[in-house]
Amino acid sequence: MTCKAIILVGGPSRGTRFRPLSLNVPKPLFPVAGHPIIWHHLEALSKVEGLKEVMLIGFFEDSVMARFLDDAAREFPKMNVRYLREYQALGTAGGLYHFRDEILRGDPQQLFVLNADVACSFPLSDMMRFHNRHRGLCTILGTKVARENANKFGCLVAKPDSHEVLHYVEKPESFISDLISCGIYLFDCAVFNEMKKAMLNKTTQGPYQDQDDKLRLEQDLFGPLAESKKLYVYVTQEFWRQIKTAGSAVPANALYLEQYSKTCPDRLTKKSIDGQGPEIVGHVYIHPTAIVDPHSKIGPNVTIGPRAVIGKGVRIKDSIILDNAEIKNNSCILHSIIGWDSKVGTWARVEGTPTTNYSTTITQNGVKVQSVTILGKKLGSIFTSEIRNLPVKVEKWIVEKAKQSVAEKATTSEITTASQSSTEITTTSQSPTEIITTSHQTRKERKMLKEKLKEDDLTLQHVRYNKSPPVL
Ligand SMILES: Nc1nc2c(ncn2[C@@H]2O[C@H](COP(=O)(O)OP(=O)(O)O[C@H]3O[C@H](CO)[C@@H](O)[C@H](O)[C@@H]3O)[C@@H](O)[C@H]2O)c(=O)[nH]1
Repeated sequence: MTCKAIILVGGPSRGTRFRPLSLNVPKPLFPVAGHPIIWHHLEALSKVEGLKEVMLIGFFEDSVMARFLDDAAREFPKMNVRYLREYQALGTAGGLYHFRDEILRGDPQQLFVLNADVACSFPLSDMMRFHNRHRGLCTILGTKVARENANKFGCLVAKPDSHEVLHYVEKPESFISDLISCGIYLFDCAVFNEMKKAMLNKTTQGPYQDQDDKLRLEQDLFGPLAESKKLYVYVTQEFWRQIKTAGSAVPANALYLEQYSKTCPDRLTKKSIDGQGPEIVGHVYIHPTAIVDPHSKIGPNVTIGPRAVIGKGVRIKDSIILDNAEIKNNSCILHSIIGWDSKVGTWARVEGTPTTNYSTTITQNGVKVQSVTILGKKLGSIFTSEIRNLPVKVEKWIVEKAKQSVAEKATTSEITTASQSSTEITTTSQSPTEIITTSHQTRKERKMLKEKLKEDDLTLQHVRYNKSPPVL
């Protein structure tokens, strides 16, 4: 049975929730567990028997994908991987339909379609066996999520015994089912006839029925397929997670590192037996070109990218350190992403909070529920010092410095400690101009400072100090 695969990579107008990281690299190519997000898709596809061709479909410029394609050709020599560019966003089925001749060349029988923005164990061969047994036109990979998160996904109601999908509703307003679509599908190529029907349906219905001309798998195809009893769901018990926000790269990183520990433990950094290397806790990936001081403690769930430099006494946990970043002595990095070429000074503390569930919601009822700390790509120095009990002129200086820095390079950041003090400044994925702070200040002081910053459209929420203020 011959089979091809498509990865839906989207394009530059998407991925805004992945800022600031997507300002420097397209989201599908952001490195998680030492490799671009869609490299993990390719690795899984390379294990499917009979699969020789993978097409990335999206609306990025061709040049954006060029280097990745060269690397893929070297790393996955048995598969032909290429990029097909949509002239505009055509929707999740629109690109497939547009390139149907290209896809059907060579007469493949089956087609995997994978959303780019997921981390998954990709049980593709199991899906294929299931699909061949049930003989539907499409098998969706499904997983169960917490009831309160279900309506952020495509929801499925299926017969418990046959797994035939009875209803498919994309992001329903009220609860329908906790069984959701993972955005990973296996189609019989006959599905292109159904796409043609859906396309005709759309054009005959005209603009009053549907405001745009995109063709979507979720809204335009799965409903009719379920009605005609041609849609099945293969439910996985293994890991799956969306990668939507920049912060969600951190839990995705942890999942892939855990997978390495089971399937290819050699990729992980080993614990040092002779005490010559850094102290490694749990699953850690350190690129061979990174320099990590033997007196640092790294892990669990940490990836350190090429040419990063990690100083003495540094502690890193649940974080991604990107290429060329430098963490100076005695700093602590928790639940964070440190961007390319960023520099974190000595005794700094860069800290986010753990993300636990499938939700991509950042705030709930006005309270922040996810806050992985993100430093974008280098530049923009932000100096801080003890704010509590500081004279007004020093406070002003801090605010001025922060504003200047943000204005210079809103998307990037560098943390530098001022003389004796230890500081923490974080920018978030939500808004690169946000400086987060709390700490030794009294509530009143913090309120006053925030009010002041609000006037300038800059939010100061969090600064933490471990030592006495610097002499300014
Ligand atoms: N080529 C191309 N790709 C697209 C387009 N629109 C979206 N994509 C890609 O298609 C995938 C789905 O993106 P969204 O349209 O943003 O959907 P979603 O909110 O992620 O929901 C989808 O995935 C969930 C699982 O992660 C599903 O539960 C849900 O049903 C749906 O399929 C992403 O990889 C995105 O880059 C398009 O016009 N063209």
